[in-house]
Amino acid sequence: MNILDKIVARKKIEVAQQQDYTSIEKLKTYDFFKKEVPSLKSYLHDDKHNGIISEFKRSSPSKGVINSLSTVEQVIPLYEKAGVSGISVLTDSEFFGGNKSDLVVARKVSTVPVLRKDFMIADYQIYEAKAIGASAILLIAAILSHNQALQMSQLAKDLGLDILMEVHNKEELDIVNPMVDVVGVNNRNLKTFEVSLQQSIDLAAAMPSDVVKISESGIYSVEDILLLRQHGFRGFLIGENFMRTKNPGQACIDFSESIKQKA
Ligand SMILES: O=P(O)(O)OC[C@@H](O)[C@@H](O)c1c[nH]c2ccccc12
Repeated sequence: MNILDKIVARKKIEVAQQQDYTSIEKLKTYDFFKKEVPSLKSYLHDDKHNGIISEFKRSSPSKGVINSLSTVEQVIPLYEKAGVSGISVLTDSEFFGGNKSDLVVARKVSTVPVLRKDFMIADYQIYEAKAIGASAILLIAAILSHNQALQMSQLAKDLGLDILMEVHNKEELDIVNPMVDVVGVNNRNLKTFEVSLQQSIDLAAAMPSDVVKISESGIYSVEDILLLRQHGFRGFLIGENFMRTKNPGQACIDFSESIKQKA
């Protein structure tokens, strides 16, 4: 079993337990469920924002602990100050040390769109994303069937959530449907953990022209951003580069400043 299989197996158990605990009907009564949230797609389209989607990530299966000290309250307002187009919050506890309250707090301390970063395998998690204040959900092509992706996309749209679909190779692009707002190439292979920006570059031309293209993972330098921009990428999902530092928010501000200077 590779790590992705392990995560999905665990996720199925978690979702079943959670659903027994809090029903979809109950989620629909949460305040956020009826609230309008800013759109990730619009922020990515608007040049006022710098294209970065900065991530709050404490740990990962490939890197172990990345940052166990920083808090969402400290980091997220500075991510916003940096001018980012979105904030990504890991809500998986078991493998990434995140949780749903991190997302609720992120939503409360900023005005920027928040992406729920998790392994979505069931409709329940989409209702949950809406109920905790997310603007967008991640759908990972590698773990969904064609039909599942279609059905989950429809539900996300019905609830007013934007969809980021993550792919890693050409074949997975077949799962992208017209409801998908943003397509992301993950430069990290979630089965082997190998990381290469070449992955984005190789897929750029094959991606649908009417979606926002973003590149995810392994982005560390302004040169990386400039190279990816040349290949049509408007968004850049960055986690470790910021989270590995003592002050991730400040690291994001400094990085954003140097993009402005070199672009
Ligand atoms: O920390 P990095 O290398 O900058 O990567 C961020 C983000 O792309 C990565 O966390 C990620 C991309 N897709 C995912 C899917 C699930 C969990 C995590 C991820």
